[in-house]
Amino acid sequence: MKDNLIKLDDVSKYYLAGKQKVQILKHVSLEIDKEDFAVIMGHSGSGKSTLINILGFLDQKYEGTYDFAGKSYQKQSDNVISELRNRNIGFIFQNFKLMHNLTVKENVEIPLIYSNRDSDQNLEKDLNQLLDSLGILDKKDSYPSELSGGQQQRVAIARALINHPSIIIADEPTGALDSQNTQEVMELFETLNKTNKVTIIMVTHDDTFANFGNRLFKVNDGVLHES
Ligand SMILES: Nc1ncnc2c1ncn2[C@@H]1O[C@H](COP(=O)(O)OP(=O)(O)OP(=O)(O)O)[C@@H](O)[C@H]1O
Repeated sequence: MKDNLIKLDDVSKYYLAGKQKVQILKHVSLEIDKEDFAVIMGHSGSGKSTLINILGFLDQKYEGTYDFAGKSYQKQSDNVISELRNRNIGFIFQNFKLMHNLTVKENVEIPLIYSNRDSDQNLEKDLNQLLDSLGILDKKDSYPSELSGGQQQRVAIARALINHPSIIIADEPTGALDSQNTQEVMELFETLNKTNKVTIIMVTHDDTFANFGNRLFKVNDGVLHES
């Protein structure tokens, strides 16, 4: 039986351009099940980031309903939403979004603020294992500016995985990478999805990955279609 994780029903999103209300997402309905690997494609400005910001609880201002694991969080406080987001969702962005004044280790530890693992004896071991599996253990005390793009993205991936999220939301994760690193990141996503049963939602412009997942969505001028 399919296990539903995400259910958007008739979601619309507006932005104000001056005094004018512009509709960015138009009546989007979408269901994503646990263990799905969903690829979202669409032209620049079509509304992909707007959509994943809603899916990732980064944006709560929309019309329509969003149920996560069978529950609506639309009326919950910011604290509850932050905790839900930090426990369940790992974000990966095209430009990595690392903190440049923090070391690799410190960057990866950022999401732990919400996880009450400060006194966890296994934390250091977990962190080392994660960095080792991503091939960046020797960079633990380096700063992002001392790393290549591929290594920086691996730090961002480690940061996304440290809390063992049920979902990875990745916005153009390979957009700034060369072909070798792109290949490696995609293989890692495949393993996370197939072996670790992590749900993946990935926005990409790269046609090569259109059929990489089991679900393919296209956003066209704010309208979502499944292909
Ligand atoms: N904060 C904002 N205020 C007003 N308009 C916005 C805001 N954020 C996005 N938009 C507009 O919403 C539309 C969709 O933007 P969005 O970033 O979701 O597109 P996208 O499909 O992710 O594009 P890209 O592939 O270039 O990242 C664009 O026309 C954009 O200008």
